Amino acid sequence: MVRAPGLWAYRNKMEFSFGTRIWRADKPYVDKGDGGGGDAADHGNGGAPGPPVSGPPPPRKVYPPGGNDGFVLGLHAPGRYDKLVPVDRCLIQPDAANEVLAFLRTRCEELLLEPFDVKTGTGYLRAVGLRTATDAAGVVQVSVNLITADDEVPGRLVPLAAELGARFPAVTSVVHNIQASSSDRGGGGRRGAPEVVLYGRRTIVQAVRGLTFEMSANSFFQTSAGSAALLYDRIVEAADLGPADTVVDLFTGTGTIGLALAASAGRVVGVELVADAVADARRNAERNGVTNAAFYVGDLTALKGGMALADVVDWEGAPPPLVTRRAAGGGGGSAGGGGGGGGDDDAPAAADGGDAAAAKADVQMDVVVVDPPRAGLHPKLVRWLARCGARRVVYVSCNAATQVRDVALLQSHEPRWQLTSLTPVDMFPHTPHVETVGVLELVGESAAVEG
Ligand SMILES: C[S@@+](CC[C@H](N)C(=O)[O-])C[C@H]1O[C@@H](n2cnc3c(N)ncnc32)[C@H](O)[C@@H]1O
Repeated sequence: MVRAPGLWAYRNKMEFSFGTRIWRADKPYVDKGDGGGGDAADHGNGGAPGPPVSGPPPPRKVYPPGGNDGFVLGLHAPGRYDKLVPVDRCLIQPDAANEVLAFLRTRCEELLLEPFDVKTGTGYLRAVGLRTATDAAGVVQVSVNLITADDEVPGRLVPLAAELGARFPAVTSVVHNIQASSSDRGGGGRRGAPEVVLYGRRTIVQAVRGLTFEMSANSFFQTSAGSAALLYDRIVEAADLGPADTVVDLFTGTGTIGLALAASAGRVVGVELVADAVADARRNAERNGVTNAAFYVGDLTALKGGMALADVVDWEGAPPPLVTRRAAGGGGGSAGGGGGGGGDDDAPAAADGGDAAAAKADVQMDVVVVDPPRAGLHPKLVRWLARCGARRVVYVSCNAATQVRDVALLQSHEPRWQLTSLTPVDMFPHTPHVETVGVLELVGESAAVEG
């Protein structure tokens, strides 16, 4: 296990919800006249398991009865969409973000910005995302992402954004997203509306292992920059690249893993579904002077055995050098973008042999890195990986359960693959989660690369 460099204040992104109801561990709840308000039935937690509330909630105004606690800012109690544990200070996020959190708790209420009430569907403020980064000069920056239910009064948040910037020198970015309904969320971004910059810049800059990365409010970045550096060290070691190697970084996000590998590779090709993330990856390559890495948009769920990576990637007219590869499993599809591809993808492993192989132009793949979302890899993608021509696959995962499933499937295929190492990296102290780096080596007959 690679230990986390620090157990506290490590988390660079937290999202706190605004709401109107407090979750309390004590049931039945007794109104002690401190302004908590409400009735026993509404405030009990229904026996649901959850962490104890740390200390009493801060003094509050008196609100009308009926289960409404007024203005609450905090984290959802486990399994509760409607009740929050008030949080004034979160020990796993940096102090710079905590100062902003405490300020917002009182200031938003003073400004009469109503918290969103999930039960009635009324109110304005839904959540605030606080992202913290430290640049190469050691300057701490905080990005504040205010998320509201609507924008009926345009410019309503502009004075608050200006006040945040004036009061907190670390706040260099305040952006606004509208999330009209709970289904507007997803994919690390918010579909309801684009990020609107209310103050400062759209991005903040994080330094990791001598590189710097721009992060916008909703782009993916590893949760802890300190642990990310150790994770990337492990990935570089695991990939074990030579100067003539091409490494393909699948699910590349903003390109951080690919860029960390660029110094030890001949070429890096990154593929990612989200076009904005690909744009960030290209900017990150440019700002770090990395010239041997290219990033492209592609939907990896479309990959099936017998297809070339080139079939699902939009090269935008500038593909990397392609080699002709014998694609096992029935061939079909055209290289160079857009083609359908074929192959009896669901055929059992024994039928995956090369008899029906067709020569296809594809990216040279010496080592492939995959870093999928928690759901892991689609079985078709695992089958494709088994025959992609790489000698090594580095599987980075934030969900060991899906990783185990995918590794077992990969190992059941011809040519034969073997898991040779698995290293947990403590990316999430105080939680049961770990990031893991698995290394799979091709031990069977290698897929033919013809030139
Ligand atoms: C766990 S993140 C990894 C990001 C990146 N490797 C890093 O370390 O910052 C998973 C990434 O997979 C991308 N993704 C999800 N589904 C995808 C798909 N079908 N095709 C390509 N990329 C996908 C997400 O947008 C996200 O950026």
